[in-house]
Amino acid sequence: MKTAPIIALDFDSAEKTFEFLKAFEGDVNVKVGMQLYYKEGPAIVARLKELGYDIFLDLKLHDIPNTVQSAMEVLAGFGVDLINVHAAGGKTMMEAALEGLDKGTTSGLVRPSLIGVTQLTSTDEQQVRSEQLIDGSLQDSVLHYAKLTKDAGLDGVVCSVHEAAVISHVCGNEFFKVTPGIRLADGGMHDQKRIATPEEARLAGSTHIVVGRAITGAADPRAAYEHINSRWKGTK
Ligand SMILES: O=C(O)c1cc(=O)[nH]c(=O)n1[C@@H]1O[C@H](COP(=O)(O)O)[C@@H](O)[C@H]1O
Repeated sequence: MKTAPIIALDFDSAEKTFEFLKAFEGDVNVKVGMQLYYKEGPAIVARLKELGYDIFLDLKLHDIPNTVQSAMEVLAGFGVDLINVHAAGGKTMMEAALEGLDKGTTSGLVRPSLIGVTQLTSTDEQQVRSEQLIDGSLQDSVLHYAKLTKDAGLDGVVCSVHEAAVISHVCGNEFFKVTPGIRLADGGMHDQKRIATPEEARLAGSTHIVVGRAITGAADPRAAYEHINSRWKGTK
């Protein structure tokens, strides 16, 4: 997947998605999440692929190993670039996911990179303790999931910018640190808890940033994208 910002296409229809994408050539990365996928199905992925976008299929699989493996075998046939599971599903589930992807990557296809979601960026320290009953810190939990994900053979994790540096230190610079929760200094947090700016993401060693509402909700989405991209790349 290119290192350009990944735009979260959190729209409720293909029509709105392609209206939005009129301002963007195939040189941007896009993310298809649950809302758009559940509405439009595999056809939306096929259309985006035809238009040349690099695609992150964000379905966050989390089920018993056999179910995840079978699902991944199907999803591998879509030809996307990046796909994810919840690391909380466990090492065996993540290994099964990888096996499914390998099996489904038939000739002519490239296996998508597979990443594990550690702790959602909408989760904070207090929730980790009171709802998940984890004794350690949120950062310890994220790092634990990152190590488990690496041990399972995956290509990286989804984490917040705040954990990117320590994950690089332990799991290596090449290990993907895909970081959502990106906001401009004057942007609203919405439902996110662990947010950071594109500059902070670059300095912390994120390998990719995922940006939704800061672009899709802007009056001029193309201008917002360029602004975020220049800060992410450090050219401005
Ligand atoms: O896996 C993800 O993409 C993801 C993981 C996570 O921990 N936090 C998170 O926000 N996301 C996704 O990243 C996007 C962030 O959207 P915005 O908050 O609008 O920028 C959404 O589509 C989320 O589903």
